[in-house]
Order: sequence, then structure tokens, then C-alpha cells
Amino acid sequence: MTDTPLLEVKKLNKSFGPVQVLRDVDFSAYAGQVTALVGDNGAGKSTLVKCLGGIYSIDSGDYYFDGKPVTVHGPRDAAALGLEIVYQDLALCDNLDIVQNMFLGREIKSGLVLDDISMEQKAAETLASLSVRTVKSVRQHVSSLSGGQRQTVAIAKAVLWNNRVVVLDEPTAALGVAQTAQVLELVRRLADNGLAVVLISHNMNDVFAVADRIAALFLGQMAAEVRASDVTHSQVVELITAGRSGDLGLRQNGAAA
Ligand SMILES: Nc1ncnc2c1ncn2[C@@H]1O[C@H](COP(=O)(O)OP(=O)(O)OP(=O)(O)O)[C@@H](O)[C@H]1O
Repeated sequence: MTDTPLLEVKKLNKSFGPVQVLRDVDFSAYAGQVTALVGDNGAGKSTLVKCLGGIYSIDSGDYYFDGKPVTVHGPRDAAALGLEIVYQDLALCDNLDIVQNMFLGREIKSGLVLDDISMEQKAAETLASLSVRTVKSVRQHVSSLSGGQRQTVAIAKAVLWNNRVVVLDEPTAALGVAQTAQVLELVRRLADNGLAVVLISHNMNDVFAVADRIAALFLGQMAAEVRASDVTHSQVVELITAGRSGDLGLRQNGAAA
């Protein structure tokens, strides 16, 4: 495991009008690792990832990618760095098949016509590289897929474009037990393939099943960034609900200390 972050923000601040939502937030994501971003409702998780993805401009703070300072002024800048966010609503088109969804807006063309064979091959290769076996045909319409399969397609779409950081917003929120297990396996595989994965989750079982690191936001401040192996479920719950955990000692950043 490398200890140099692929993506890092320092002292990030973000307000909406008079309301300061993120205060001096430090956050890092590492290649080959899953970083769980946890926090109560309204703690600032979505706002943080939208700042990372250039959807919200930041008020102040430093953004580093591959150890170098970068400026992210919009989603295109984040996409150019290789960062993709997979939102809860997945933004898939029901009336299109898997290949069409994966290449939507970025179709491969041969001259003026769509190169369906290349796109089909690449879609199938991407799913195979992620060991996805639940999808029978890449020509299946997305409307016919289960929730877990849809999540899988959205994640595969995110990795198709050589992204280096993939942010997953509650990927198992709407799934049953078996599909949750499949999606978590996929999340783990993304990291094992070298991607930096950021997993927003409220589910402690999911977090401990796949995360290498846990970053806990509390009322817009980073309460702690810790290795998952260094903390217990109840310590993380304390960080989420109280912003601190009495017996975590110096490893936490001390937002509410
Ligand atoms: N566009 C906005 N304008 C004003 N306030 C906002 C805006 N977006 C978010 N907020 C506020 O910022 C705070 C953090 O919201 P955010 O959605 O980032 O939290 P979250 O941790 O993702 O919560 P949840 O788990 O419920 O999705 C909340 O108090 C929210 O009301």
C-alpha cells in the first residue's frame, strides 16, 4: 500500500451564502485503496465530493493530484485529471442498452458512422476486466437490469475512460443482501486494479467490508482520517455522531476536540 495520496485537498472551505458547510477540510484518496467517506446526514459528504469533482467551486483550499497542485474550476477539469463521480441516481438511460449507455456522448466512430463492434468489444472487455458475470449481454436494455446490475454498469462506465479516481455515492443504498455483496466485491476490485476509490456510505458493514481508510466528517469538519484496521465500528459511529472518539487518541484530526 502506497502512502502518497493520488488526490489530496487541504484546508478546503465551502460556504453557501452565510452557511459554512465545509471548514478547513483535509481529505486524501490513495491509488489501490478504498477510502470510505462517512458522516451523518448533512455532515458535508456530498458537498465535499462535488468540490472534488469541480461541480462546486471552493472558497479556499489547496487541491493536489499526483502530488502536484492543480486547479479544478469545473467538471471538465476534474474529468481531465481522471476523476469520475457515480451518483446515486446513476444517470443511466433506461431506453438504451449497456453499450449505448457506456459510450453515451463519447461514441467511437469509424468515419461518420458509429463503430458498434469496437464499442461492444470495449464494453464487454471492461465488464470482463472487472469480473462482472451477472450481465448476460451488453446489448441488454438498461431498463431490464436489476438495481445491482445497473450499479455495475454505472461503475464500469466510470472505469471505461481510464479514470484514476472513482467516487461512489452510496452504491448499495437501494440493494438487497446478495446484490450488495456483488457491488462491494466490484468496489474492492476497482481498488485492486489500481484506482483510488472513494466510497460514500452510511452502512458500517459495507465500510468495514471494503475500506482501507475511513474519513469521518462531522458538521463540516474532518473528525478523523484513519486506517480501517485501526478502528472499531463503535469508534467510527462515535466519530460520526459526536465528531470524536475518546479512545482514538492522536490518530484523529480532532475536529471537535
Ligand atoms: N446548494 C446548497 N445550498 C445551501 N446549502 C446547502 C447546499 N447543498 C448542501 N447544503 C447544506 O450543506 C450541508 C451539507 O450537505 P451535504 O448534502 O453535503 O451533506 P451529506 O453529508 O452529503 O448529507 P446526506 O448524507 O444527507 O446526503 C447541509 O446542511 C445542507 O443543507
